[in-house]
Amino acid sequence: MARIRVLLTNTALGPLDYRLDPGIEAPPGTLVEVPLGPRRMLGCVWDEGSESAAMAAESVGDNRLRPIFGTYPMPPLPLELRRLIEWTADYYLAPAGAVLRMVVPGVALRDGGRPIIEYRATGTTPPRMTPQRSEALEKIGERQGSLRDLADMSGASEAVLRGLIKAGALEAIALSPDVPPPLPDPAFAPPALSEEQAAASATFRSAINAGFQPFLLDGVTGSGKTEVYFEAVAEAIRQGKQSVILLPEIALTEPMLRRFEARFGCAPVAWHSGLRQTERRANWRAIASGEALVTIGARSALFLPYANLGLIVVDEAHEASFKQEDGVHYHARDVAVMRAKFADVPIILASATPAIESRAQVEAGRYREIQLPARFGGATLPAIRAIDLRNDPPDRGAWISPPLVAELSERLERGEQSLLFLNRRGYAPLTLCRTCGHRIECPNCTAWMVEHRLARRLSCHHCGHVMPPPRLCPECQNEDTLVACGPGVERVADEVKARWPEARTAIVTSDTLWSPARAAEFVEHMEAGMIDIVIGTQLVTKGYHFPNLTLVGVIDADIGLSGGDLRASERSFQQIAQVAGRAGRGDKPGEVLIQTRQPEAPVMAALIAGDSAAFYAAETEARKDARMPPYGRLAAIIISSEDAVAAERAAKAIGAAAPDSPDMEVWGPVPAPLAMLRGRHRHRLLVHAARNFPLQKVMREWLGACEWPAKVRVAVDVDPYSFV
Ligand SMILES: Nc1ncnc2c1ncn2[C@@H]1O[C@H](COP(=O)(O)OP(=O)(O)OP(=O)(O)O)[C@@H](O)[C@H]1O
Ligand SMILES: [Zn+2]
Repeated sequence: MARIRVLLTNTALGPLDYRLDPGIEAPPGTLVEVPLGPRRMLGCVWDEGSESAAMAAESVGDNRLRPIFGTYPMPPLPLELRRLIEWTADYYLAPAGAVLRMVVPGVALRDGGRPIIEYRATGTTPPRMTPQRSEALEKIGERQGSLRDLADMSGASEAVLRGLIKAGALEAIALSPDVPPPLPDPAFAPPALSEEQAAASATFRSAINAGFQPFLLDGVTGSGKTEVYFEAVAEAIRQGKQSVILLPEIALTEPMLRRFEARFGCAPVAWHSGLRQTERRANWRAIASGEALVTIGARSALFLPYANLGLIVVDEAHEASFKQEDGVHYHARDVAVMRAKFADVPIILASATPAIESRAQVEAGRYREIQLPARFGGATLPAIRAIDLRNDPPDRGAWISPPLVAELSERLERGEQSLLFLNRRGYAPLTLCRTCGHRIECPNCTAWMVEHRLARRLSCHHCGHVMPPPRLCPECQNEDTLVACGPGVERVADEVKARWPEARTAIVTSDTLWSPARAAEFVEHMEAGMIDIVIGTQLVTKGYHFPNLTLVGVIDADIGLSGGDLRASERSFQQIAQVAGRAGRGDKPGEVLIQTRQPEAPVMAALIAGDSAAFYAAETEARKDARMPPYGRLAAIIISSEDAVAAERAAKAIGAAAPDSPDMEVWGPVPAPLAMLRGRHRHRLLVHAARNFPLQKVMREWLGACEWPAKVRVAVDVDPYSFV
């Protein structure tokens, strides 16, 4: 009798052994369906003798083995991907089953023989229109999808949607099963490269099919990094190999898809959370079969089962949103490098403001740096100037200082576009009672409720809790005493409209650009010159190319510095440099005005002087001195429970059990700065160790020896980016 080890897509279980009956072939990597108690589960056959700590399993006697139900007719997950799953689980102290679930989402294996039913709006107004119905129809718009997709898109329940189907406002359509994706053509529209670009792309092209090699593509904003790495993609296509391009945000995929189409004649395969179930299934299969030659996607695209991977690109590689902050706390940039290593292929990390971690790898000789020091086509980098808010304060109740007002007026007169950057969604971050001083907080989180005036509600940016704006102060019951404090983008937009009623404005945040279609529409309007002033959050700081945009104003450059975590200065520098990089990308020169109360801070000084080298050198030195990442290691342990006492008790017990080592310090436990999140009380421990310390092994043993009640959750965050 044969015995196989199977990893299930179940986060609570380690691998289990099953019986393989004679006549069934199931080599490692085979996807199988197995019994688990009364249920049928998806799993993957694993290698015997795996050395991964996450794959350790208890053996059961032959007599207790249950047979598998059967195998899926799919190519087995390749060895390199199984190694990646093990590495990710081991490195991030995560259950291997949770990683497997990212590789094989349930929908991937759904039977495709039957036609798939999707729904779309008919344009008929239902006889009975409720607010839920009209909101659902508005959010669905022209899109179509399964009931589940439409529920996700619209936030409406499936019951509301069924009502709309009955009322004739939504109709069913049957879709034919999978069609293979079109083949991108490397010769479709190749650009004429500048000398520097040509040299860089030649280096990348010769790296295809020449083994593992990590590159840092360090090019100023507008230097043509995309064009250059597209040439590497073109070479991979010529050789019949697959490429994957990772982007930090879904909003960026839409412009990228269009750019790709202009260069290669057809759209690539997309992978992100906005896909419909049918698309998800079809794209996964095309990737697994090798038919999808180019995939563009969010961080999760990293874990897909590429049959014949030839190249990985991580664009805007410095972005913190590559770090996943729940479930498996992985950093897609770092896992991407490991994937390239296991697959033995090149990887390009592209950024105008590379992370200190990536620069350190260049310094250590592990990554090869390719520079593009100038903008393409004679465009110059914008001039950056600080406005000292202590000398040039905005009017009372306003946020735009007189010098910035003057520049904006000038741009409007000249018919050029401007961008105001403020990294705060909504109207105001705080609502306060003038009489009693009460601040409106989220009932589930240690956070203020943020006013969203356009949507007429207060909302918690941590848990999504919403409430109508109260008329009475919830504390002192006085009427009309609540006031909005501080600016959000909506408030700045109001100020713009009040000052320049004729200006055409657009607010760009995740609230307004919540779908790829909305993002595409925004780009179209900008390109057609239908917008004069954009007011946006970090969503507009990167990736976009608007030649007629010549002025960028940073409303509050000091916001990011106040957090004070390890990367606060670096992040501020990157964000402001990126948003500054949107100015003057065409023929006309760009100008950037930074409103700040501390123009002498090193970050501001470096930005104004255009001296990123000095800034990075000083930051790097400070990290080295403090033995902070990448010159030391950090891991956080977050203990949470709805039961405050249980959370604190478990945190103390874990802290008390910390092993003693001269190479490791344990800070805490302390109540987390975000002491309550989604109704759970939170405590944190931070572990600091030397670079070569076997952190995972020590932590695995430490936590493995601790016990806590089921109502307590313990999350480990290796290489944390968030400290709240
Ligand atoms: N060789 C070229 N031929 C034609 N157009 C080019 C060329 N190189 C760059 N461009 C154009 O210049 C603009 C900027 O290029 P691209 O977006 O690739 O820069 P980037 O380095 O990725 O910028 P950022 O980091 O700011 O996003 C784009 O519109 C691009 O199409
Ligand atoms: Zn909340």
